[in-house]
Amino acid sequence: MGVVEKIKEIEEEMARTQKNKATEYHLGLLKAKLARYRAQLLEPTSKSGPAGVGFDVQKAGDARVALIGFPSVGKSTLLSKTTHTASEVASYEFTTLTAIPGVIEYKGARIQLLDLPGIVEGASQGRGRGRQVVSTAKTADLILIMLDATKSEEQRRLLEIELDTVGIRLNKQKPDVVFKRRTTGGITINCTVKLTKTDDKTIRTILAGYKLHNCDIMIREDITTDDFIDVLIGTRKYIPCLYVYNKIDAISLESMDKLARTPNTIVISCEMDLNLDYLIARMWDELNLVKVYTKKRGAHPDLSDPICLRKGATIEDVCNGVHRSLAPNYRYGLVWGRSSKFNPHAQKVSLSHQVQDEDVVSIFTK
Ligand SMILES: Nc1nc2c(ncn2[C@@H]2O[C@H](COP(=O)(O)OP(=O)(O)OP(=O)(O)O)[C@@H](O)[C@H]2O)c(=O)[nH]1
Ligand SMILES: [K+]
Ligand SMILES: [Mg+2]
Repeated sequence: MGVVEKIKEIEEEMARTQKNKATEYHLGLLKAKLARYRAQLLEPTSKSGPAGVGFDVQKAGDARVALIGFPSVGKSTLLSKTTHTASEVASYEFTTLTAIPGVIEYKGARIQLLDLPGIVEGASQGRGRGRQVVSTAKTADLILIMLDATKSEEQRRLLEIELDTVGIRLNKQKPDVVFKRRTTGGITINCTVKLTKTDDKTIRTILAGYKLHNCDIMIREDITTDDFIDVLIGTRKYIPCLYVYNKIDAISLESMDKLARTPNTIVISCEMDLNLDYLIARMWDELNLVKVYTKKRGAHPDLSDPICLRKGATIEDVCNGVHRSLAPNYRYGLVWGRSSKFNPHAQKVSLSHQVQDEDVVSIFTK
C-alpha cells in the first residue's frame, strides 16, 4: 500500500471514530501516524512519488513573499502592478503555469514577490502543480493568501488546510517545548504550566507510537496534541501570513468593511489601484526588516545604500551584507543608534551584537 492510500485509510478511521474520553489516546496515535505519513510524502528522498520540491527560483533581495490562491483571484495582476515584472493576466483559470519572481523596492529594501500558479483543493496531495506551489510557499518569509472578495468565505479555510497539510503553520509561534532524545533513562516529562488541551498519557501514547522510549521533554506552554506532534516531526515551518482580498471594486461597501475588520486582513483592488501602497507597507511590517547604514571613519554615514536584515540580525550579518571578507578579519565595530548602550554615543561591539532598525555601523578590520 502506498503512502497516499495509508493516509486515506487513517483519515477514514479517524472520521469513523467517535470523539470522547475513551478514544482520545487512540485518536492521538492516529494523528501522529497521519502526521508521519504526510511528512514522508513531502520528503525529497521518499519513494512514495515525486518529491515535494518547489519551483527552482533563485532567492533574491532581502526577503521573499509568496502569493498563494485559487486560480484567477488576481495574483499575476498584483505582481504586474507592484513590480517591474509583467506576468500574464487573463480571465481564464491557470493562466500562470510556473513561478514568476518580481521585486518590490520599499524603504531601501528589495522584497521578492513570487507569483505562483493557482492551486485547487487537494493541491498538497499532489493534484495539478499544487504540491510544487505549496512546497515553494515553505521557502517564503511571508505568505500572502490571495482571495477573491466576490467569492465565498470557504476559500480561505480550504487554502489554510492545504498549507497546514504540508507542515506550514500560519501566524503561529513555534510551540515552547524542548525535546531531547536520550539513549537510556526512559521518558521524563516536565511541565512549567498546567496542560488543559492534552495530557501526560496522550503524550506518552504518541511517543510510544514513534518508538521513542528514552527522551527528556520540557513543556513551557499549554500546548495541544497537534502542537506536540509538530515538535516531534520537527520540520514545521512557522510563517507569518496576510489575507489579501482582491476585487473589492466588485463588492458592496458593507461587505468590504466587514472583511477589512478581520485580523491580518487587507482589502485591495488591483484593477482600480486601491490600497496597494498600504499592502506593501503592511508587508514590510510583517517581514520585520531592519535597515542599517554603514559609515567609514571620518565620513558621514552612507544613507543612500542601507543594508537590510531580518529582525535579530547581528554585526556579523552586517559584515556579510557588505563583503564576505569582513567577518573573518573583524577587529571591532562601532554602533550608533538604538542598539548602542550609550545612545546617542557609539558603543564598541563584537560580531554577536544585535543591531536595530536605523543603526549606523562602522567596521574595523585587522
Ligand atoms: N474586478 C476586478 N478584476 C480583477 C482585479 N484584479 C484582477 N482582476 C481580473 O481577474 C482575472 C484574473 O487575473 P489574474 O491576475 O490572471 O489572476 P491569477 O490569480 O494570476 O490567475 P491564475 O494565474 O490563472 O491562477 C483577470 O481577468 C483580471 O483582469 C480587480 O481588482 N478587480
Ligand atoms: K487567470
Ligand atoms: Mg496568474
